[in-house]
Amino acid sequence: MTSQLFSVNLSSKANVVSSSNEWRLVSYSSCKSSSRVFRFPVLPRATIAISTTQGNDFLLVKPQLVISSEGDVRKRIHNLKENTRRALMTASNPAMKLKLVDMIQRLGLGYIFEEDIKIMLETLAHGQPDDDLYTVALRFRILRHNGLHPNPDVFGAFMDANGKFGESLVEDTEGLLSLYEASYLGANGEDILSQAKEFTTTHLKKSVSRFTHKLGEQILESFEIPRHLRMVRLEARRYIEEYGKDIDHTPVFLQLAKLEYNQVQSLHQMELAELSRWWRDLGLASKLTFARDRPIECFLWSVGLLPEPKYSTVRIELAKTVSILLVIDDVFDTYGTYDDLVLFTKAIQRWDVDEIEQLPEYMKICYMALHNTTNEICDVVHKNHGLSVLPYLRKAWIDTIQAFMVEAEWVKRGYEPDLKDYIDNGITTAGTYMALVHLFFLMGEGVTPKNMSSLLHSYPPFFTHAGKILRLWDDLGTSKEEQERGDIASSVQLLMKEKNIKSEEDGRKQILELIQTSWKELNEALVAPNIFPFSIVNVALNMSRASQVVYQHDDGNSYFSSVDDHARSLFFTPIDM
Ligand SMILES: CC(C)=CCC/C(C)=C/COP(=O)(O)OP(=O)(O)O
Repeated sequence: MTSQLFSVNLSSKANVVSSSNEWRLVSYSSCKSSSRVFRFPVLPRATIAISTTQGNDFLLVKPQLVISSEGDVRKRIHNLKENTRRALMTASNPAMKLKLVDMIQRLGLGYIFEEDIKIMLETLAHGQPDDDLYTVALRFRILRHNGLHPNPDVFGAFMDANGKFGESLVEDTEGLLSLYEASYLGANGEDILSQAKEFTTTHLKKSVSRFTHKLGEQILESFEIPRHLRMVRLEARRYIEEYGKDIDHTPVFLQLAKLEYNQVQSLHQMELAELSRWWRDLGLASKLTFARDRPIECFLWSVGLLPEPKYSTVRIELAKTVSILLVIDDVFDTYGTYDDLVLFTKAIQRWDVDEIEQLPEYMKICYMALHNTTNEICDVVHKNHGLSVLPYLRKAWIDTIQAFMVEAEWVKRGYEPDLKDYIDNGITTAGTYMALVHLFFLMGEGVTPKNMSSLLHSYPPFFTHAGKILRLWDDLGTSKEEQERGDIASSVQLLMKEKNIKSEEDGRKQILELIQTSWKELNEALVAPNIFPFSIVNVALNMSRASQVVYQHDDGNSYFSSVDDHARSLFFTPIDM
């Protein structure tokens, strides 16, 4: 049992039912979808009905969660951390150390031991001549995942005289699985890793009947979605459950992972309350009834991109920008007339509040929300990092809105762009550059005059590759409804037309292949020299991971649940201790 405290300030409009030790809070908003019930297995028990996709009024109840400040819990966490650190430092051999790092990061605890892991990995960068395939591949994956630069030539030792992975490896299932996972960190041009992916996929599939129960499940999990592509908090939640069922688990790690998970969840709840307060005060949702009202979905993006507790302010500010982006997207996609959109784009380009008089009232509201929020974010960046960033944030927004206008022009002229032009523009309209530029400054890590000024001329390629994955997942997730609404053809339709593909299923398969290729391009940022720090590269990787989570839904599969289900599990359901 955690010692979290939970209390709810009920707004007058909320509908509350209480029974025995349970609170039931039913959203009263215009929500049309069936209400969802959230359970809090902490004292007092509570259930909250929410929908993230239709109205978020329930957030106005301002949950007031208190991160445990009780001395004994704090002390317990401190002791568990010290014991875990000791285990990490005293592990008997390099292979054991690598396994521990992997497990700790998978349990969502990596940020606690960030410095220890960094120092340790530097000492583990070189393997031993007799290392087996499992260890070599694990080392490669862990090093690259943590921003170090292992050379894929290490896999040459497992190839035969013809430069192919040897048949002698096919019996080593654990080694194959480790190599399969490592292959997903391959960059463009690293053919050895492409070969590794093909070889391990073929052999792991073929020998599926020989697997033990545990290994079989691990392989299926990896096939479902490899580790490199998993969103951190979602994976922590899932793996904590799996690890707890393993009879060989170490209770200290498990207890720490559960306590930390719940503590961080409480922090996220407070951030969500802060975000909802801002959103209500901004009044966009109440004044512009056509616009999407989805702070929780926006916050899911924030947690996907920045899972570490230290980025609390950054998460809130990012969610604000995405909330405004969704409204502007709705203005362009569904509500604004062409002439209004031209005026709006011009007003944004001039970035001058004196210019908004000629705008219709709903656009003035939008414009002022964007203006004020951008100024507020500039103040936050200046206060926290001493940087003046208005020109950079303004440029990112102007680029975004100009890209929306390009789409509006295409629709007006009945013009169908080719796939490349569509994707290039769609990367910008998905908010890629806007979000990553804001994050780079809000995080304030590794900012130099050189990388800063480069953003005024062009965006780094890893922004673009991550944005391509975002755009393609977005189209896979929403293209049907957008087609029904009469939006421009999305990447699925354009690709089908260009390649003369008749079935939508085949078209979607090819989009998935494009996503795989983009991952290889994105992985180049883990390998090539970069004027940007690893922290922002990691955020771009996280953006691509989160895109799949937000847009891929598959009934009956918990990893690919709906946004509502993810929000329920990540933000409102603590893990039972
Ligand atoms: C962290 C970031 C950058 C999040 C961006 C979220 C996003 C893609 C919004 C546009 O959604 P949409 O599906 O309505 O877009 P469109 O109409 O452009 O397809």
